[in-house]
Amino acid sequence: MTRITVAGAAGRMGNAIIRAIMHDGGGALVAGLEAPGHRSAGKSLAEVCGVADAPGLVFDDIAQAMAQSDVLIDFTSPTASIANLGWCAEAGKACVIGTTGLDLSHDQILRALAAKTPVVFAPNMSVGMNLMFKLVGQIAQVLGPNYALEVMEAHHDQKKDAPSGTAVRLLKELCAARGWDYDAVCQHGRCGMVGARPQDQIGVAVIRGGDIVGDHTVFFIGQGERIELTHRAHSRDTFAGGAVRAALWLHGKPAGLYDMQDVLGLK
Ligand SMILES: NC(=O)C1=CN([C@@H]2O[C@H](COP(=O)(O)OP(=O)(O)OC[C@H]3O[C@@H](n4cnc5c(N)ncnc54)[C@H](OP(=O)(O)O)[C@@H]3O)[C@@H](O)[C@H]2O)C=CC1
Ligand SMILES: O=C(O)C1=N[C@H](C(=O)O)C[C@H](O)C1
Repeated sequence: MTRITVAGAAGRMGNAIIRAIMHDGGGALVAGLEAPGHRSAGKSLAEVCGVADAPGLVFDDIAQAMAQSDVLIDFTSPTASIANLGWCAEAGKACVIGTTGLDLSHDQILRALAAKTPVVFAPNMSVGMNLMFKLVGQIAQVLGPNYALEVMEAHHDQKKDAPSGTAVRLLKELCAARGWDYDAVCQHGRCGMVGARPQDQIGVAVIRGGDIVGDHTVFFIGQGERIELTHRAHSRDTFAGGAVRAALWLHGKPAGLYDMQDVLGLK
């Protein structure tokens, strides 16, 4: 049985992942991890997550949190995820990372560390969105260059990064399909006398508010018609189930960087 520690255990995704491990079965919950000195350190996971039957404690030290674990599931912050992965790489422990908002330097470090230990890194762990990652490039190719591409995402008011990691990935899939450079074509918002829309542009709109779990729409806009492909997450349980599935899949795999397309067999 794959033994799992959850980093960011007291957070929104940490809670959902702990519920998924406890109620969906398949893995064994060992411990939670929070930052050094965190208010939850030393408390039971049951208390911190409100899951009555959850075993284990929340630690603020990764060595203690991982002592009995095979895999770390980490939905925290970019700096925390990279630091936690650094520890896992040295200790030879597998790591599933769902954190978004990583910059280029985080990305480079992550790739170097994944050469030492198995890592699943994905901005969205839901089955539906991973299918959408595959479809958007195909649709863009079939429709051709006369269809404008635009991306819109909406999330809750506590989200720190924008655009979402999922939107960034959708944009990269669209750019790959068109042979475009991401930084050159992505237009983040429009304001003022922006002029006519160039053909080689992808507009990106970001909405924040309330308790929206995560909505993403890709628009394919032609003359006389348009396609809007939308994914709406109804609950964080869809991401949490994917993260646990990834942890079970990853345990025992060779060192390397994998994503949910590997886990779901969509490659
Ligand atoms: N890939 C996917 O499918 C999904 C990805 N995400 C991403 O996951 C990340 C977390 O989202 P969410 O759960 O909503 O955020 P939260 O802020 O609710 O949770 C993050 C948790 O990580 C904790 N944390 C911070 N630093 C450390 C550290 N060094 N070690 C351990 N824990 C730490 C935070 O503690 P505190 O706040 O008390 O400092 C908090 O409890 C975001 O990047 C989000 O975009 C979200 C949903 C799905
Ligand atoms: O922060 C969130 O909540 C989410 N983050 C991920 C992202 O940035 O794409 C995935 C999901 O949309 C929820």
